[in-house]
Amino acid sequence: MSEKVILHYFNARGKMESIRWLLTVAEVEFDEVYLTTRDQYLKLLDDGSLMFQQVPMVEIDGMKLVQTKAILHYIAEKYSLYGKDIKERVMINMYSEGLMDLMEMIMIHAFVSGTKAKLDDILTKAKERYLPVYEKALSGPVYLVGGKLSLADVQLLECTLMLEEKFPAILADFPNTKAFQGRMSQIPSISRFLQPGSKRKPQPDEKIKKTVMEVFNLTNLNLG
Ligand SMILES: N[C@@H](CCC(=O)N[C@@H](CS)C(=O)NCC(=O)O)C(=O)O
Repeated sequence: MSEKVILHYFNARGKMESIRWLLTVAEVEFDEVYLTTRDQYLKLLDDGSLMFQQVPMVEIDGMKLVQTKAILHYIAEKYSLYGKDIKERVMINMYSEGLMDLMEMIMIHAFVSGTKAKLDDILTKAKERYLPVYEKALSGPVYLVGGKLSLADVQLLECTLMLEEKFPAILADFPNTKAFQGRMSQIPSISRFLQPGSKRKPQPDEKIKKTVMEVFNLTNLNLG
C-alpha cells in the first residue's frame, strides 16, 4: 500500500491550493506540514528536499515533487483527470494555464495589498479575456474537455469561486459557467471540501504574510 501523500507549504492557499483541490477531487487523502519557521525551511533545504529551494513540495509515491504544474500533471495523469489523448491533454493544459494566470493575478494582488486600479484590471481581464473562453466551451458540454471531468474543470471551479470572493456578481453575464459551478459543487468530494472545517484555505491575511516573510527572510514581498 502506498504511503499517505504529504504536502509541505504554508497554512495558506498560494500555489498549493490547486493541488489540494485536485487531490480532493481524486479522493486522495493527504496530510499537511505547514511551514511556520525559517528553521523548518532551512532543514528542508539541508535535507535536499527542495530541488529549486522552493515550495510547494509534495511527498507522493516515494518521491518529493516540486514545481506546481509538474505536481498537478502527475496527479491528474495518475487519477485519470487528464484527458484520453494528447489532443485532449493540450486543451486541458491551455484551459488550465489560462486559469493559473488569472488566479496568480488575484493571489499576488492579495499579497502586495495592491491598488483598486489593479483590482479593476483583474476584473476587466477576467470578464473580457478569460471568462468568455470558458463560457463558450461550456455552451452545451458538461465539462470543458472530452465530456469528462479533468484538471481544467477543477481549476475553473477554484478560479470562479476566487473571483466571486472579490467580485460577487461577476458570473451574472456567464450563465453556462455559473451553471457549471453549481454542478461541480454538488460532486460529493467537492461539496465536502466547500464546507467549513475542510482542508480548503481562506483568503490570505496579515498573519500569513508575516510568516512567509519570516520563512524566506524577506524584508519586502516581491511576488512578481
Ligand atoms: N515555479 C514554482 C515557483 C514556486 C515558488 O515561487 N514558490 C515560492 C513560495 S509560493 C517559494 O518557494 N519562494 C522562495 C524562493 O523562491 O526562494 C512553482 O510553480 O512551484
